[in-house]
Amino acid sequence: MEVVAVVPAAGSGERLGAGSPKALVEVAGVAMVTRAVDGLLASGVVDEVIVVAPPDHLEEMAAVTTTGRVVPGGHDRVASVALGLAEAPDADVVLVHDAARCLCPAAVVSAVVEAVRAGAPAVVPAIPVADTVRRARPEGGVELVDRTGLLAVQTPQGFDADLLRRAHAAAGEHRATDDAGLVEALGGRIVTVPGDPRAFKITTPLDLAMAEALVRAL
Ligand SMILES: Nc1ccn([C@@H]2O[C@H](COP(=O)(O)OP(=O)(O)OP(=O)(O)O)[C@@H](O)[C@H]2O)c(=O)n1
Ligand SMILES: C[C@](O)(CO)[C@H](O)COP(=O)(O)O
Repeated sequence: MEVVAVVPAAGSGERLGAGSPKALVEVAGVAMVTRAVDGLLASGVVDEVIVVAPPDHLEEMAAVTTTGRVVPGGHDRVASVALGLAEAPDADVVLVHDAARCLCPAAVVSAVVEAVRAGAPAVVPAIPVADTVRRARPEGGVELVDRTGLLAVQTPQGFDADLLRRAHAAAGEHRATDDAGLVEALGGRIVTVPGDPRAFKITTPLDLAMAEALVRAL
């Protein structure tokens, strides 16, 4: 079974505001994309990594991605994943892993692949929501949401490759925030495995500071 990881890394990182593509921003001296690729390969269950990069930063991305193949990305995450997926026609299992979740422990990667190998066609790591949750009402005010069973979904997400190809082919203009959402739109069932707080997505400058502190503390 060939396991290929697609790493969407083509975002600009507007909310981080670093002035360069987020995946190239360093966490304690190492680019996020390098950390993400190394983490995937450290699991020992990934055969190849395809990094989807901003089209105007391919060379810089290749310079810090020596163990993965770099291909140009698209205008949003769904488009970027689809372009990476097209580069893996022989894959049996595909992982999709945000470059921005670059501190994800290898054990989470292995758990996702193990669940797909065991027969689950779509697997996401997830952690229980720790905050009290309220929804803003369109008419104003907020209402309490029962958080029982609510999970925050992370990456890598793992898929039977043919199912993921069908989900992307059927997506059209539908924009799910993750790949499991596209599979679900086809009627597919999503299985969860335990995620890890260290797999948090670096989105804002505070997240970056927390990632730096985490690397230094480990
Ligand atoms: N056109 C895009 C947009 C996003 N991504 C990737 O999708 C992942 C999750 O997106 P997010 O963390 O929201 O990154 P950005 O879109 O770069 O962030 P922002 O919305 O702040 O610009 C990131 O690894 C990002 O590089 C991508 O490959 N192609
Ligand atoms: C894929 C993802 O990381 C799962 O939590 C998330 O949905 C990405 O969201 P964003 O809209 O790209 O920030």
